[in-house]
Amino acid sequence: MSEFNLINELRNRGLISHITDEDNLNKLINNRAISVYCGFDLTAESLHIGHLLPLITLKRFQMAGHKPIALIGGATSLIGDPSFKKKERVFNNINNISIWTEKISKQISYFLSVNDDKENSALLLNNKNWFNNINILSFLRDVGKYFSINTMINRSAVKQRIKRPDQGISFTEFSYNLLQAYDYFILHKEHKVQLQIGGSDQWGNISSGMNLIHRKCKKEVYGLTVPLLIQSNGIKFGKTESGAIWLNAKKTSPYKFYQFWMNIEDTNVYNFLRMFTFIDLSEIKIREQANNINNQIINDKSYLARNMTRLVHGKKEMIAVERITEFLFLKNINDIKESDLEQLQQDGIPSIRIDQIQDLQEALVLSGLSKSRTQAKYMIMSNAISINTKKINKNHIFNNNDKLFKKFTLLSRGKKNHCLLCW
Ligand SMILES: Nc1ncnc2c1ncn2[C@@H]1O[C@H](COP(=O)(O)OP(=O)(O)OP(=O)(O)O)[C@@H](O)[C@H]1O
Ligand SMILES: N[C@@H](Cc1ccc(O)cc1)C(=O)O
Repeated sequence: MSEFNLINELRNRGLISHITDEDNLNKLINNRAISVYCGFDLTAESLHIGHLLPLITLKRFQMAGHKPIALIGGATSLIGDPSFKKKERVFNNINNISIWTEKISKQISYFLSVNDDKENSALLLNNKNWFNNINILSFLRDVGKYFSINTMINRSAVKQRIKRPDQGISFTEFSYNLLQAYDYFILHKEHKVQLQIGGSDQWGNISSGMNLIHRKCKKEVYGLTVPLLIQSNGIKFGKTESGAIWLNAKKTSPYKFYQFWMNIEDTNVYNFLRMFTFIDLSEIKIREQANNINNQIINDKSYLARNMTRLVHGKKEMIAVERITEFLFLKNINDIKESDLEQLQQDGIPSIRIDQIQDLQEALVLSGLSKSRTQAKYMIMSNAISINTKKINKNHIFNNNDKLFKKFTLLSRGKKNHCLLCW
């Protein structure tokens, strides 16, 4: 292995929240390639950007020569991890879980190099393979005996639930910790896994697995967590008022995904460049120093947004986002494609369905760009309104020429307020 020190790199990128026995872990991973795992439960049909940090960290291990194992929680998803959750979860539907398995596996494979004939090619496993046939009596005797209830009820991940009788915690969720610990034990035994990573909310589950391996196998293994990113409003990073930012383009369009990064707080830009991208730390430092002098934050934010969009959706979608951005800045209509407008209709800008509409004033009112026909009239007269990027200075009766791809019209007030009319 090269001189490159992965633990230092992760630390400098702000990617370490907890780490066990750093000196020995450092020695181990600098001496030889190890297997490292991270688990993902199936709570929806797509991963969201909260999952990106552990996933990208797994990728960093692979890039440094180690073997990543992504564990799909086909079994654990049936139970639900209570870690830091305020309430008991509603059970996931069993049929959904098997459909989601395929979708999530595909997404993970997109990030990690799987089946590329290299020794450190990523492995995708599913914990239902060992939990489906497990016998409850054997589990309680062989695994349960190593867990102390006295310790478990004091774990910070479930303490708030135990202290709140109005919420409480079922035995089902309380047992989750044993299941994840058993996963680590199986992966250690069968795939020589020596490190588990996850978000910092996973620390309790990871520690339990390390203890189980220590007691059953008399071996030392390691754990590392990445910080759980929380926005200033207290909501987990990646979740918005209206929901999560998904990695699946059908659930969050690439344009909306790009906008999410463009709208992060300025104070996060360089931290996120370090944490989420593979851009060299020295380049990020130069950008940060230059920003302190020239206030180039908007350029660097767009650099982050472009990098993330390319990483998650690929180059073709990144180019589409650039076309859409130009279009919305009322600059270039010629290159716009039908699929670009479909992205805007999906979630990019406000849109309304229209059967028949008389004139521009009516459209402005219906779209909410204007409060009344009178206000609409003044807006048009003052040159504030455009149809498909072209300024309009008198009232207008819509016709087929206004319909891009026979079905879309972009109505704009200034350069920032848009509505897509969908005919
Ligand atoms: N904002 C975040 N920052 C860092 N890691 C995150 C973030 N959100 C989720 N993760 C990590 O992704 C993994 C899956 O998390 P989890 O299933 O709790 O996310 P979630 O889908 O947001 O959960 P929930 O639906 O319960 O809010 C965990 O390892 C978790 O630590
Ligand atoms: N508990 C993890 C998922 C997970 C499942 C099984 C494991 O072995 C590891 C991690 C989460 O909620 O995100």
